[in-house]
Amino acid sequence: MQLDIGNALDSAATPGVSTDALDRLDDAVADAHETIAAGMSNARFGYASLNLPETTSATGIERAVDPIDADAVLTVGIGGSALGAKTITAALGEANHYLLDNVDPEATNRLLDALDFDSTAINVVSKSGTTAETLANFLVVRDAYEAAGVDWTERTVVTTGESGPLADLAAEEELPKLAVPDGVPGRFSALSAVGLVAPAILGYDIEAVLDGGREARDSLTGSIDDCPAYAYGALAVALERRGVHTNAFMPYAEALEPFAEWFAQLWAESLGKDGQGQTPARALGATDQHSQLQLYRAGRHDTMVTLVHPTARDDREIPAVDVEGLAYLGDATLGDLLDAEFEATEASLAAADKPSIRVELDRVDERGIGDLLVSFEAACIMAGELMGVETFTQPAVEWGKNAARGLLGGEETAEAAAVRNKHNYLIE
Ligand SMILES: O=P(O)(O)OC[C@H]1O[C@](O)(CO)[C@@H](O)[C@@H]1O
Repeated sequence: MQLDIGNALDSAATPGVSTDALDRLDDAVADAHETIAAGMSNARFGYASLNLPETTSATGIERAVDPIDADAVLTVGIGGSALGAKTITAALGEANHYLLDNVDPEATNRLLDALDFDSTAINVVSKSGTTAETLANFLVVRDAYEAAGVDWTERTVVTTGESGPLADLAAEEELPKLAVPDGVPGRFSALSAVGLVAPAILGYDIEAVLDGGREARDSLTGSIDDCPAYAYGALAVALERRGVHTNAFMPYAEALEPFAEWFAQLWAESLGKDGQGQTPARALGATDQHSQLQLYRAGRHDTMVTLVHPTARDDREIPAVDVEGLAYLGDATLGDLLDAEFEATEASLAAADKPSIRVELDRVDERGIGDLLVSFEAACIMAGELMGVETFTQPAVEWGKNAARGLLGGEETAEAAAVRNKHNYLIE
């Protein structure tokens, strides 16, 4: 990936980052890079994620899924156990990868009614093996396959930790089981079996995804001048310190829409700590120029926009039309129009004195998505180092889990009691 930070500097935006501040930032990045590099070489928790392009075996994953003959995949997982896989298959234009990453009964009924179980593999993913939503959904799916007389054991692969209910079930049913690598938090695990089983079942070149990841990893140097990943992380932190608390993440490719969702989890769950952290807002170019851009141009000066732009893509002619005011379209392609919209939106933000960062990649393909995923993981790790937060855990999510377990009749929890004693002020 390439970066253009021109519109995030104080010569172009308010707030913006001065070149002096960039120099000071570069010293901090050099120090942080040493910590990250040491963490990678010692495979320390979290930092080990950046080793995945090396440590993940594509052939091992392909061998494990080889017995499964399917032309669609249903991934049962949530958060980091779903978004990485979805990001990769969507980037490759796959339409037959479905997610069960919520517990909405109506949506689940609609999805299960629409699926052809015979040709749909079940990809169950949970690092902890205890996530209520994933286990509940898996029990529902298993039951639906059995009710339809379809053997789910021949179509299921499990990716989970060494122990836990899911690991036990996989052993009991002798299901193909892959491990969530040690030392890798869920949201940083896309380039492991967690994110690669689904594309492998669907026949994509997962080695090429790892190649893209290697490229990104090999680009990590101790200076923002030649390391786009670190430059992105450092700039985002510098802007947050200047009051930029929202990061609108806007890819100009439909195939990258799930990537914006993946980024939202990465950025929020990693950096939302100690009263710090930017709020990631998901947007899509050019669509959300017609819904959110008004705010990003004319709202408070507390938002940066990350514009992700593939420079090469398949295209489609816009038919010529002899109508006044429309002829200009007939001489272009949809890709030309999208590029013009992209350039215009970037310039419109600068004209409104609003910071943006341009992220460019050649093409949205196996290598491209591998590069993007590892680059933004490295950007996030760098941001966490500069912010001084614990990047790799997510303690704040446990309160809600304890409350839900208590409310559902699991062990009584203080959190569940707090829910029952909540303050009511009804307005009807
Ligand atoms: O893979 P698991 O353990 O099921 O967790 C799913 C997701 O839930 C979280 O733990 C948050 O609740 C995320 O960090 C994680 O990606």
